[in-house]
Amino acid sequence: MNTDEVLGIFREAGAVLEGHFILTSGLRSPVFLQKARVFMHADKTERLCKALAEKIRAAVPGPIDYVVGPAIGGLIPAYETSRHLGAPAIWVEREGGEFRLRRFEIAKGSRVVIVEDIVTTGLSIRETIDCLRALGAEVVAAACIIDRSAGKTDVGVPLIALAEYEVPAYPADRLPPELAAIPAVKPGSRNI
Ligand SMILES: O=P(O)(O)OC[C@H]1O[C@H](OP(=O)(O)OP(=O)(O)O)[C@H](O)[C@@H]1O
Ligand SMILES: O=C(O)c1cc(=O)[nH]c(=O)[nH]1
Ligand SMILES: [Mg+2]
Repeated sequence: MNTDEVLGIFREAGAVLEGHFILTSGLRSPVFLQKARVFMHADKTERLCKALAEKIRAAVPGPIDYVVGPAIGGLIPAYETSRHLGAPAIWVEREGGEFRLRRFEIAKGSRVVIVEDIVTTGLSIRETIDCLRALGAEVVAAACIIDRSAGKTDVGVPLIALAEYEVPAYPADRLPPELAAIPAVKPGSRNI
């Protein structure tokens, strides 16, 4: 599946929003990919995640013990991708602001692949890697449906993206005037 097909699915679902958005990194952007409007459709989610699972299988030699989704956005794509990889899906969720594996135990040396929805700066994936490595897991790769950095983000492990779609994002004190004129909204779950 190529980037145009992935974006076609997002557009069909009404998931490509325009306005003034505060991203999880604090950056501001005129475009927000509201993945929840895609993941509400099982057929669309299945098509995307089956293709992502095939890309992961081709890139990751050896066994995968767990697929890990960073909540909330990573929950559904990690679960659906895990179904096609034949590995169990678990998740990290925020406790006091930090990602924790609150509901599961994994053996030291477990080989895990992180599956995210969207990557912008890679911050959320790096936080997930820190949490998993502290538990003794081996993070063999990270994957996402759309990489908004278009390959520029370095998360410290191979990043497998189903699509790369570069979208502008600005520090809050360097907004273009047309963006500054629109009231900002923060759709994500960090800090709420
Ligand atoms: O690469 P980054 O700069 O970290 O941005 C991408 C992250 O932002 C979103 O999560 P968010 O914290 O907004 O909450 P959500 O998972 O509930 O949507 C998205 O789900 C990714 O996890
Ligand atoms: O960077 C983010 O926080 C972000 C961007 C985006 O397009 N979609 C999303 O869910 N999060
Ligand atoms: Mg998220």
